[in-house]
Amino acid sequence: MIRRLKTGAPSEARAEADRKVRETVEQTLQAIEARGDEAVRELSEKFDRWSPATFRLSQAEIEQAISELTAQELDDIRFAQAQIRRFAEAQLASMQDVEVETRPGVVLGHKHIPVNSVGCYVPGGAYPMVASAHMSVLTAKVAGVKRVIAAAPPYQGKPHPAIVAAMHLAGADEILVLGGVQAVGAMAIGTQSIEPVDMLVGPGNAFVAEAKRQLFGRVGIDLFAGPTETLVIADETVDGLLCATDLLGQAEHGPTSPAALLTNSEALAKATLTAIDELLAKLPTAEIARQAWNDYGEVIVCDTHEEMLQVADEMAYEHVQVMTEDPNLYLDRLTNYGALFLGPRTNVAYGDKVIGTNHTLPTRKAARYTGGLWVGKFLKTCTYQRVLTDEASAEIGSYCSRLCALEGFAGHGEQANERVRRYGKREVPYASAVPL
Ligand SMILES: NC(=O)c1ccc[n+]([C@@H]2O[C@H](COP(=O)([O-])OP(=O)(O)OC[C@H]3O[C@@H](n4cnc5c(N)ncnc54)[C@H](O)[C@@H]3O)[C@@H](O)[C@H]2O)c1
Ligand SMILES: N[C@H](CO)Cc1c[nH]c[nH+]1
Ligand SMILES: [Zn+2]
Repeated sequence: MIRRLKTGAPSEARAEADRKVRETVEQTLQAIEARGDEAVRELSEKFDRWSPATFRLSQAEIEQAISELTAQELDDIRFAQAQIRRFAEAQLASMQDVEVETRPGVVLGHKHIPVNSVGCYVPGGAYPMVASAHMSVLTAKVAGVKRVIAAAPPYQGKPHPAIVAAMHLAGADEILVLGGVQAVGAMAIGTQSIEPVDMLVGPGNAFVAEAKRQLFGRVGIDLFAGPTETLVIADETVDGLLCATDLLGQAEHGPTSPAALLTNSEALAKATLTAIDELLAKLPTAEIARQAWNDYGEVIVCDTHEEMLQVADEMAYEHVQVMTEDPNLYLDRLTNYGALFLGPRTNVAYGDKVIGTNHTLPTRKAARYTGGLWVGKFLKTCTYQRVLTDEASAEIGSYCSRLCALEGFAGHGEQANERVRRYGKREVPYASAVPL
C-alpha cells in the first residue's frame, strides 16, 4: 500500500504558475525579435540592473576575472573540469560511426557531425553556478563544436569571476554577461551585436527553461532542464539525518524545487521529518530550503520495493538517490530518471560539482523521454548511402518502384524506374511500376 505522509503543492497552483511564466516568456521573446539589442538592454536593466557598454567580455576583462581567483580555487575548477572531460571523452569514444553492406552492393552508414554553434546558459540568479559552465561549455568543446558562446547573469553587480574563469578554461569562444530570457533569446534569435547560434543548452530557472522550450524548432535545445528536483529512495540501512541532508541539499536551489522521500519504513520517514526540522535550524540557506520543503516536499511510504519502483518511475525525477540494501535493483529496473546516485557513499552534490557526470538533467517528467546533457547531444547522427553495382541499383529500384506505386507516388516511382532502365537495362513504361 502507498501512503503519502506529506504532499506538495496542488497541481492547479502549479498550472497557474506555469501559465504566467509562459505568457511572460512569449512577450519577452517577441520584444527581442522586434527590437533586438534595445529590448535586451531594457530587460537586463529591469531584471538584473545591468547595462554595460557591451555584454561581451573583452580578453582583458576575462584575464582580470581570472586574476581575482586564488590558486586553490583555480585548482579546484581544473580538477572538476578534468573529471568531466575524462567522462565526456569516454562517452564520445563510445559513439562509433557505422558503415555496413546490408545487401551485396548496398552500403549504408551514419556519421556524427558536431553542431556548428552553441549558446550555453549558465545560471546565476540565486547562486553563481560555476559548475554549469563545465557541464555545457566543456562538453560542447569535447564534442567538437566550433563556436561556443557562454552567457551568465551578473552576480552582485558584476561578472562572477569564477564563472568567467570556468567558461574560459572550458574553452568558451565568447562570454556574455547577460541573464535569463534575454540571454537565451538573444543567442537564439540573434541581435545587432550577437550572432545567432544553432543550438541552446544549459539549465536555468522556470523562465529560462520555458524560453528554451518556446525557442525549440528555431534552434535545437538539449532538454528541458528547469528547477531542480530530487528523490531520495531509502530503507533502514540509512538514518534520518542522511535522508534529510540529501533532501534539503537540493531543496536549497529555490522555493519551487521539489524534494521527496520514498521509503518502505515509516520509522525512517518520521526520523527524516525530525532531522529536517533540526537541519533547517542550522542551514544558512534555510529560508529557501524551508519554503521549498513546506510547499513542494513529499514523503511517501510503501510496503515493498516493487511499489517504490512503480512510484519512482511515475515521478520520473531529475535526481534519484538510492540508499537501500540493494541499490543495483534500482539501476536494473528503474526506467525514468535524470541521473542515479547509487548508495550512501555518493550523493547529488558530487554529481553537481565534480564527480564527472553531467549535472544538466531533465525536470518536470522530461526524464520519461530523455537523459541529461552529454557529448552526444551536440552531435548530429547523419546517414548516407551508396550503391556500388548496377545490379544492386536495379534490384533496389524494382522494389522501390512497386512500393512507390502502392502509395500513389508516380514521381518517386520514376526516380526508381529511371535507374532500372539505366542500370538494369530493362524497359519500364513511364509511370508504371516495375513488375515482379
Ligand atoms: N535541471 C538542471 O539540470 C539544473 C541544473 C542547475 C540548475 N538548475 C536550476 O536552475 C535554476 C537557476 O535559477 P536562478 O534564478 O538562480 O538563475 P537563472 O540564471 O536561471 O535566472 C536568473 C535570471 O532570471 C531572470 N528573472 C528573474 N526574475 C524574473 C521574472 N520575474 N521574470 C522574468 N525573468 C526573471 C533574470 O534575468 C535573471 O538574470 C534553479 O531553479 C536551479 O534549480 C537546474
Ligand atoms: N543540482 C543542480 C541540477 O539540478 C546542479 C547544481 C549545480 N550546483 C549546484 N547544483
Ligand atoms: Zn544542486
